[in-house]
Amino acid sequence: MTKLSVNINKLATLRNSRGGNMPNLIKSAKDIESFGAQGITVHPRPDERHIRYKDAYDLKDVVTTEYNIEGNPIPKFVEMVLNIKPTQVTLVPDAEDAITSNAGWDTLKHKDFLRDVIKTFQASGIRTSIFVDADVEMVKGAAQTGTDRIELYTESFAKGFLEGKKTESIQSFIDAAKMANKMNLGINAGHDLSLDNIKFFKENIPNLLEVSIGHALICESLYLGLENVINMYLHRLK
Ligand SMILES: CC(=O)[C@@H](O)[C@H](O)COP(=O)(O)O
Ligand SMILES: NCC(=O)COP(=O)(O)O
Repeated sequence: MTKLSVNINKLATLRNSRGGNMPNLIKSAKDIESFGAQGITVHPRPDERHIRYKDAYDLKDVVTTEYNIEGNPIPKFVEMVLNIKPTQVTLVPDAEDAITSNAGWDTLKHKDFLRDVIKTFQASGIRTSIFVDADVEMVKGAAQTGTDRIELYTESFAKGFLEGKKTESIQSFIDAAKMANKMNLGINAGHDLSLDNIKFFKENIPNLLEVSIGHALICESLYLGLENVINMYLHRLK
């Protein structure tokens, strides 16, 4: 079974657009879990344009499933994650001004840095995952950092799928996943996954442990409702 972790960044974007507390993130996270999602993901960015650091702290005592915090391990982020002690931290090499995540780690170039930061999180009992492109060499590099898992950056797959090139666009993900399995790395995936492409992705990736989905899931919920959409994902992830 593949777990569904719902990324609630977009709900925070909506809330922040008016400055009040609607939608209420705490209630939303509880509802999302009660609808069957197996995790909550947040990705606080340095400018706090959606999830704020305070949100990440407030959610600590609310999330009863798996709590996944994503971000670039700058000192402020590392300190926050160590204080919160979520189930998992996902390290993403995003620039301060990035609109959204747009690349995986170069795990060879940043091996020593990643190894150190991963050791720090693991020493606090936090599972680690690092965001990587679907590239066998990057997966091999990830294994050398000591991380528990990788998160495959799925934007290129989602784009190919949309353009009708699903077989071509999944191949590098299958190769990367096989290498991860060989190296005993757990496999997560995320970015631009949707109700349309998730079944094909899941069926082709051996031992896919978790997907984190935000943007499409919230957009789909505008038409179909959050509870329905979560259940539609769970059905496709069986
Ligand atoms: C790590 C990743 O893949 C991203 O999709 C991210 O978590 C979403 O971040 P934004 O909501 O800021 O686009
Ligand atoms: N790690 C990916 C994530 O949390 C959600 O990405 P997206 O579905 O908002 O593209």
